[in-house]
Amino acid sequence: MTAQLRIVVGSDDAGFEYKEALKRDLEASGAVVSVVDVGVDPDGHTPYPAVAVSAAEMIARGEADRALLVCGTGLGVAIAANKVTGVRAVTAHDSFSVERAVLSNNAQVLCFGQRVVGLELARRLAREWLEYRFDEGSASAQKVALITEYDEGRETAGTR
Ligand SMILES: O=C[C@H](O)[C@H](O)COP(=O)(O)O
Repeated sequence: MTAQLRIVVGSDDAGFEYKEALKRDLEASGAVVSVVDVGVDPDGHTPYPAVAVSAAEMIARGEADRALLVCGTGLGVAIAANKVTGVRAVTAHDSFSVERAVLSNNAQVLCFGQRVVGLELARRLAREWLEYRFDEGSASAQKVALITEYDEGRETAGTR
């Protein structure tokens, strides 16, 4: 059986409604063992970088396997999450990109834009995303390792 995933969800106020809907789906999914919500709450106005970094740091600390983040476009949360060493975040609004985000890039973070994609498509993409697992023995793994090497080099050089 495929291991169940620990998921962290987050959004700014522009992504709140989708985050709530996707969280409900994740909580009901047999592919998910736990869902942590790093905000925002209904009255929350935390800017997207803070939410995205909180979620990404959970991934980096090994406290979650994946994150699903929502802002207006899905762009800002991805940019912010990618600043956390070891985290690979993508914005993807189509099925093929969601697949390749995991199978090619071993991205732990998927980002959606509430102002860009329809809710039902976002829900479907999130369901599909849960089914993919990166193959560490694949040819893609050697390419992803180059990203990790770059990250580790920056850490060693103290330039992050
Ligand atoms: O990428 C940023 C997001 O879309 C955010 O939700 C909205 O940001 P803005 O208010 O700066 O446009």
